[in-house]
Amino acid sequence: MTEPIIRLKNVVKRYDETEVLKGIDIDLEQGKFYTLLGPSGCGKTTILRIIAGFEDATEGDVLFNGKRINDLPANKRKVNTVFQNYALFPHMNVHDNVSFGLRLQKKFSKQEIDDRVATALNSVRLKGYADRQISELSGGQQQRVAIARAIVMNPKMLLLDEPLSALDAKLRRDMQYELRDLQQRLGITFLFVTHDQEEALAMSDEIFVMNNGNVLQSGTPVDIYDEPINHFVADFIGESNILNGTMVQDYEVAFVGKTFECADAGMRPNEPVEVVLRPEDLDITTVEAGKLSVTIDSQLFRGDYYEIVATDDDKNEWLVHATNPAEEGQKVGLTFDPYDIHVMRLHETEADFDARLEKYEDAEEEAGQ
Ligand SMILES: Nc1ncnc2c1ncn2[C@@H]1O[C@H](COP(=O)(O)OP(=O)(O)OP(=O)(O)O)[C@@H](O)[C@H]1O
Repeated sequence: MTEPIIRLKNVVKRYDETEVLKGIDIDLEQGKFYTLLGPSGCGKTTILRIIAGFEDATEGDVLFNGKRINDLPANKRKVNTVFQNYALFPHMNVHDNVSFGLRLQKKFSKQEIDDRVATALNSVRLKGYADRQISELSGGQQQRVAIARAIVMNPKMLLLDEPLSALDAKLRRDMQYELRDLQQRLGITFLFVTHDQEEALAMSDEIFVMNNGNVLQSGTPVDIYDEPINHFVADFIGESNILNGTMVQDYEVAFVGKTFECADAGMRPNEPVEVVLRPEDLDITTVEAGKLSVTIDSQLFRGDYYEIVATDDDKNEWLVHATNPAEEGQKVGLTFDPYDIHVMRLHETEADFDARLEKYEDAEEEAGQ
């Protein structure tokens, strides 16, 4: 692994008695798109502020290219922030907003400043907008000015605090593409904060899922979606059916009173577990052909699928995404592939989970040889 550009080592943040970050360890590599994802108040913004230098860590180290920067003032750090409310100067035009940081440094000629502003505005598709007043711009355009103002400083890293939250759904989606594209063109590291799980899945190379001052799980969007480490992550990312169960033995899990083949291993025999089945991994069939039977309660047409709510004989509720409509009150069967069952231990740390997964993958490989 290459040396991370930013490393947080056991970072704790306390305000008086309240611990809002409880020992954060994260590594951010050069040129990747990272996202901090979690509910309101979990500590995402505090992490950004500590990296930017607006806030001190109470304990722990902040390293930039291997060097401790805890005591380096914000304006000496090679990171720039794009704030949620953009924080533009309303009385200045676009050029003066974007060039503000450069002018403050007093080391660039007017020509250099103009050239860099032009390049930054080009990057965010605002060529020709330099003389416009901020009040004459749409929300999406103001957002781009805020980004241009950050990238004009040639940062090694851009911190983005919920930058799309003020935009309407369509514009937000467009800006997701644009930001991702911009990150790839510039090749600098982005650390993006959001509480929107769809946004995090769509944009990131790697996601840190946070709750309550802790990072619960980190990984690619696919890893986190397919292999959530615990109930919180499974519930927060995407939609899921989560059931209590028992791991009978390797590759065999019991839930809703039946035993099913699965692809999980490495737990104690008869260990209590939770089982995750995603709504899109369930298929509706006849009662006879189903692995379990349910009664259809309700359904909603969602454009490209039907969202169906059903109840089994034990009164567990099931969410199913189906291509065809069902009939309310009808009894049907549900089927699923053994590989689509995801089993979670009740109190497994991310490190233990990774170790177990590795062992299990090695065993699979050996078995395959
Ligand atoms: N200056 C402060 N003094 C005391 N508590 C603070 C201070 N700043 C933040 N907090 C608390 O720290 C916790 C984490 O806040 P933070 O802003 O990092 O959360 P967040 O995950 O970014 O939330 P949101 O998505 O709502 O912005 C919150 O409970 C907040 O009330």
